[in-house]
Amino acid sequence: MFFRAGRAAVSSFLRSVLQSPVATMSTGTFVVSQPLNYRGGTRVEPADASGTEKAFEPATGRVIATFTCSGEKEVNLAVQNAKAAFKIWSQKSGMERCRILLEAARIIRERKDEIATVECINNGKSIFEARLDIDTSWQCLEYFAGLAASMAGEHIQLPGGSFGYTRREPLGVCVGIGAWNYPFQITSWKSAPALACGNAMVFKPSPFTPVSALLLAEIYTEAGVPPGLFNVVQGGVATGQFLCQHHDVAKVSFTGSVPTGMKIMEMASKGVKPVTLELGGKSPLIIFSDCDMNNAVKGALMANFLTQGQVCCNGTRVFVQKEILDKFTEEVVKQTQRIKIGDPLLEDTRMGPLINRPHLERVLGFVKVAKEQGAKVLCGGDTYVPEDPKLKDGYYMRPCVLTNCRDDMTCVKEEIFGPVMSILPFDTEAEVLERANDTTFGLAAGVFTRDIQRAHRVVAELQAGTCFINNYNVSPVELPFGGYKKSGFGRENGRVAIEYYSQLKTVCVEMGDVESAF
Ligand SMILES: NC(=O)c1ccc[n+]([C@@H]2O[C@H](COP(=O)([O-])OP(=O)(O)OC[C@H]3O[C@@H](n4cnc5c(N)ncnc54)[C@H](O)[C@@H]3O)[C@@H](O)[C@H]2O)c1
Ligand SMILES: CCCCC=O
Repeated sequence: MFFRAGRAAVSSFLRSVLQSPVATMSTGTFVVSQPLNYRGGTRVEPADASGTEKAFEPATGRVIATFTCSGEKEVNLAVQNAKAAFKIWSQKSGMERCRILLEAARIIRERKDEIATVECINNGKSIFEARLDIDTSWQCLEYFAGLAASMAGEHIQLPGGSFGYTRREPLGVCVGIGAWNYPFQITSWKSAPALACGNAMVFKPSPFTPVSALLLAEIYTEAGVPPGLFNVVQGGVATGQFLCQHHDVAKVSFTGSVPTGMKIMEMASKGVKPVTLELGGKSPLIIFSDCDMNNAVKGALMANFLTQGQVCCNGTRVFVQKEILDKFTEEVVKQTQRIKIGDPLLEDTRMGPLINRPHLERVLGFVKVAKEQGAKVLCGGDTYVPEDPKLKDGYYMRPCVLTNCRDDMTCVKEEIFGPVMSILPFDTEAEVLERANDTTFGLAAGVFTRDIQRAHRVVAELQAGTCFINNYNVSPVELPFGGYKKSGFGRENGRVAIEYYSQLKTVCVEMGDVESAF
């Protein structure tokens, strides 16, 4: 397999999801004709419908797939398939599950370029970034494969020779509902711990990015999971509701916006189902004057412009200590203007198109309101039309840096989910901490300083589930990821994720006679 500027070799594996067996893939050519639901270990057309959707290639504005959204009957079939597979999978030892997950991780690694190419075409993120997403995906499978093998309960000695023990047991059929910004990664981050713990899963991707979850489903089957263990249903709100309300579903793991997360929790509460909510954010990044300036500038770009700024944990409120405000701002603007925008499949592109036209308009609308409220646009914030004619209908904008910002402005308070950085000056540590925490979100936060005591003191005070010191938006799978406050609860990745996909059974064993109170 090879990968060169804008073209990827296509294996027989990937040909199966393409309309015709083409030799190479490039922007403007990809079309999916195969069914996008996956049930019982194979791709299927849904048994019933709750409407149809179109998926686009953001780089060109072309339709790449038209698909049927699953109705109640199809959702039920997927859950029943998962239930049947659960019976087999949950009886396997941790080592047996480990081996299969490791094999799936190996296949992802082997097919990294193909999967990254599909992700890049359907989502619009640069191929450079898409490959990193695929790396974190197979790493996640490897990590949880290891934990599957070592999962165990406890033995507790009790008086008189009696004892107790705990068993860590799976929950049953788990539902995963994903957002569109990290389609393959989100599918992996949810399914890997779920399967490692012995659960089955029905996954619903965002209707904007339906394609890559299918690739993971096929990989799991190839690696040897029982048919029906991992299923994909496509659709939007209605399909998601059927899943959350299904009485045979034991848990819902959701990634998406705060308003949808609230609805998911409400639906799950009716069945007293546990939920993991990975929601939005408006995270602070605090740059102290004693920082390493080069790293702080790089960190601010990492915190704002990955995946066209469509990242939940982005540090979009960039607080800069006044002494270095001018120098920092000048350098950030210079480097932002250098970001190469264009065809996401080209090797040197670092910013592709936004996910779709309405979202692009929404992000541009935030910039307009920011200007009306007194912010100054130092660069970008407008649409961008690449020279290549095939990209003229894509959803591109230039990354934007705003200054003259105040904490009460819309651009500083609301999640924009686009490439828009707001710079906010500050004087003291106490002041910046109060301002940084003055938000209903609590997903992430970052601090740049050379003073290590201050760094730890500041992160201890920050009301955020994931904090970065002297870096931003790195997410090793060994570390738990998740939010405080309205950014959600539960954690993905890290050992702790096991607790969100399993339940603890206590067994109390009497070795003597029953001492009855009656
Ligand atoms: N914390 C995280 O890990 C994380 C990661 C990625 C994205 N996000 C957040 O996701 C948001 C962007 O993603 P989005 O626009 O896809 O979010 P969204 O809330 O609109 O949709 C997310 C998913 O929920 C489904 N859905 C929508 N309404 C539903 C309902 N009533 N019942 C069941 N399912 C429903 C959608 O079809 C989609 O699959 C941003 O707020 C971003 O911060 C969070
Ligand atoms: C660090 C990746 C989490 C994805 C959020 O949008």
